[in-house]
Order: sequence, then C-alpha cells, then structure tokens
Amino acid sequence: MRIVIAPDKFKGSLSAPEVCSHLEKGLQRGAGGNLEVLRIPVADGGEGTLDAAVGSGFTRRSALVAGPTGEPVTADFAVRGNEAVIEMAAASGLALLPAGALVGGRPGPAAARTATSLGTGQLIRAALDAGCNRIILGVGGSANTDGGAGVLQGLGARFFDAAGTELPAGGAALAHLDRIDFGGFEPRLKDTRFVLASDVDNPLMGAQGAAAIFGPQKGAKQQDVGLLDAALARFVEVLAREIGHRAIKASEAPGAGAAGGVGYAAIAVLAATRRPGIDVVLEFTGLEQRLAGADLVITGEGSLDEQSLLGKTPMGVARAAAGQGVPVIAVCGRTTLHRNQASAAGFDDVYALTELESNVDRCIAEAAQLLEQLGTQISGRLAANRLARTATTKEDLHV
Ligand SMILES: Nc1ncnc2c1ncn2[C@@H]1O[C@H](COP(=O)(O)OP(=O)(O)O)[C@@H](O)[C@H]1O
Ligand SMILES: O=C(O)[C@@H](CO)OP(=O)(O)O
Repeated sequence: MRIVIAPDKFKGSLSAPEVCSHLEKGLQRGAGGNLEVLRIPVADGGEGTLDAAVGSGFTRRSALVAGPTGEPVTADFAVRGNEAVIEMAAASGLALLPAGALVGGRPGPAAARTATSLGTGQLIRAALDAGCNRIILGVGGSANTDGGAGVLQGLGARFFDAAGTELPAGGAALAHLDRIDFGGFEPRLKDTRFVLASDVDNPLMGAQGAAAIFGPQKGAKQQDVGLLDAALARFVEVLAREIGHRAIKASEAPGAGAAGGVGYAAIAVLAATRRPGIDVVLEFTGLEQRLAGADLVITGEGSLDEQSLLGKTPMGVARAAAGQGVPVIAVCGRTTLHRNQASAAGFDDVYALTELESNVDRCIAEAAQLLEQLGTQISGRLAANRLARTATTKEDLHV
C-alpha cells in the first residue's frame, strides 16, 4: 500500500517534518513495516514553508543576517536551480525577538515600533548570490511593521530624514522619512521574479492594515498602532515620489499588509505577484503529481477548524488528492469540525490526538508519542479495510 503523508505543522507541538516521521513510525508499526510511505511536509507560505521546500528537494542554505532588532541571526533559505524559497520569519520573525525586546515574555511596544525586516532583504541578496532569479517569498509571523522598508534597505536602498540623516530601523522611524535613495539598489533585481506567498489579504494601511490588525500581536499598544499606521502612510507618500503612482496603488493591494508591509514592498518595488501560499507550496512540492498511484493521502494541522475550511493547507491537499482520485485522511491535534463539514471538505476521515488524550496540554506535550499511537490505529483501520470514499454515507466517518 502506498501512502503519502502531506501535513502542515501542528503549531506549538510539532513541525511538519516531525508530524511526517512520527506518523510514519506509527503507521509502519501497525502494518509490520509493509507500507510504502512518501513524506511531503507542506505549509501555507508562512512558518514551515522552508521545511516544505527542503522536503521537496531544495537545498538548505544559510546566511548571517540582521534579526528583527538588528542583532545577527543565522537564517536558512532554500535553493533549487535558479529558484529560492525564503521564509521571511527565518530572518525577521517574531519568534527571533531577543529577551530584551520582550515584556512579560511577550513582544513589547518598543519592538513593535523598531523591529525591522532588514534581514529578509539580506536573505534575498543571499539568494541572488546563490544564482537565483526566481524567488518565492513566504511571509507571516513577522516582528516588524516597517512596510518592508527594511527589505529594501537590505537590498541597497537608503532612507533619509529631512536633515539628511539616515533613518534608524523600524516602522515608527518612517514618520520622519523625507527621501529614499535607490542609487545603490541591487541591480540583479531587474532580472528577478518574485512570488509573494501569502494568505493574508489585508491592505497596507487603515482599519484592516498591517499596524491595526497585526501590530498588537507584535507588541503595539493603541497609540503605537496609530503611530505606525501614519508612518506607513508617510512611507507610501515618499515612495510615490520615487516610483510614481504605483506606490499608492500597491498600498491598497490585497496582501500589501502581510508581514508588517513586507507584502507592500514586494508588490510595489519588487513587482511581486501575490499567490495563495498553499498553491505556491503545492506547486513547488509537486504534490499532485506525486500523489499519482497513491492509495491514500494523510494531511493535517494542529487545529482542524472552521478556519481550515477557508483554504488552509489540509484543504489544498484534499483538493490535490481529489484531482488524482485519492482518498484523504486528516490528522490533527484537535478539531471542531462536524463529520458533515469534514466530509464536505473532502476528508474521508478525521483523527484527533484529543481522542487519545483529552487533556489538551498533555496532548501538546506528548504529541509525538500520541501521533505514533494514532498512526498505528490508522494502520489497523486500513488493514480492516474500513476506509472507503463512501465512509460518510455509511455513517462510518470517524468524527
Ligand atoms: N498536539 C496537539 N494537541 C492538541 N492541539 C494542538 C496540538 N498541537 C497544536 N494544537 C492546537 O492547534 C493550534 C495551532 O493550530 P495550527 O492549525 O497548527 O496552526 P495555525 O494557528 O497556523 O492554524 C494550537 O494553538 C493548539 O490549539
Ligand atoms: O507577519 C504578520 O504580520 C502576520 C500577517 O502576515 O503574520 P501571521 O498571519 O502569521 O500572524
């Protein structure tokens, strides 16, 4: 029997490659090691996108870049031929904030105002140095609200105030922006194509913008949100002087507000095409083709819920599986979906770790072992031949 395991991470407990390996261990245990298993970790453009690329034949590279508060961090990216996958959170992620930027263990307001996406720009440069001219920029989980100004700085642009002094890092400083010098801008960008892999469709500014919606999770208090939003508006105004009206148009584009405005810089200056993260990931993993001839695909994520139905990773996998006529099982930490919702979404069966351990904290702490147990259980059910695409109509659906 040929099984493809193509899950997203279980956020807070297991990375997608870990989900793959523990699930396979359990499945094989239940099947006496007789399964042919193909592991394809997937993601939605955010955290885990790099793992998905590496799991699909890209080579992991690393570069020393500036972290969100400027301190050096070693960030990975992935290369295959002339194509690179950059997960911006690897350089500018909220999770990289040093202890000094945290207040009570959470990002503080100073970090919200000053965090920069500089390291993401430096990673792009590292990808260019590696010979890439097609760059997939996976966004999300960022610490910055700087409109992607840091990305442009990392690529050679310089930002000045009216006195001709170079601006300090971060979104708030953009309130004092007077001029951007693109004189030293990376020339190789002219021949480089960017894809912005993002599921976030917020514009750059306003009530649905980067500062208002994602600022608070980065530590911004109400007054910081106002300040950052106004600073972003100033950035757009000054950029429009340099590159014309497209700077304004891009600020309204869906996705401009992704990753604190890295989406904006990518669309306005790097001419990035925005695509749903899951579509981009499924494409570079070649999932649909690799499903050909499979008897079953197992996907999943930490929480399978109503949000998942809006097109998150497991839905993308289910769609690809439907294209190949392959049955789909979802595994997850927990689920709020009813059986008819799961079935309408294309899942023939859903297994949650909470069925094995009702204490969610323990479920998270012991996810690896529980997932193995679940894998063994799934093997047992497969052996009993209880999986069929008609499961739901037979009232045989698991949840
Ligand atoms: N092992 C686990 N057991 C139970 N619930 C889990 C487990 N791992 C993650 N979760 C739940 O999934 C949530 C994360 O959801 P997930 O789908 O992985 O990511 P996202 O938030 O990006 O959609 C966690 O907050 C937690 O509630
Ligand atoms: O980085 C961010 O600003 C947000 C939106 O892109 O990311 P996430 O949705 O992962 O919180």
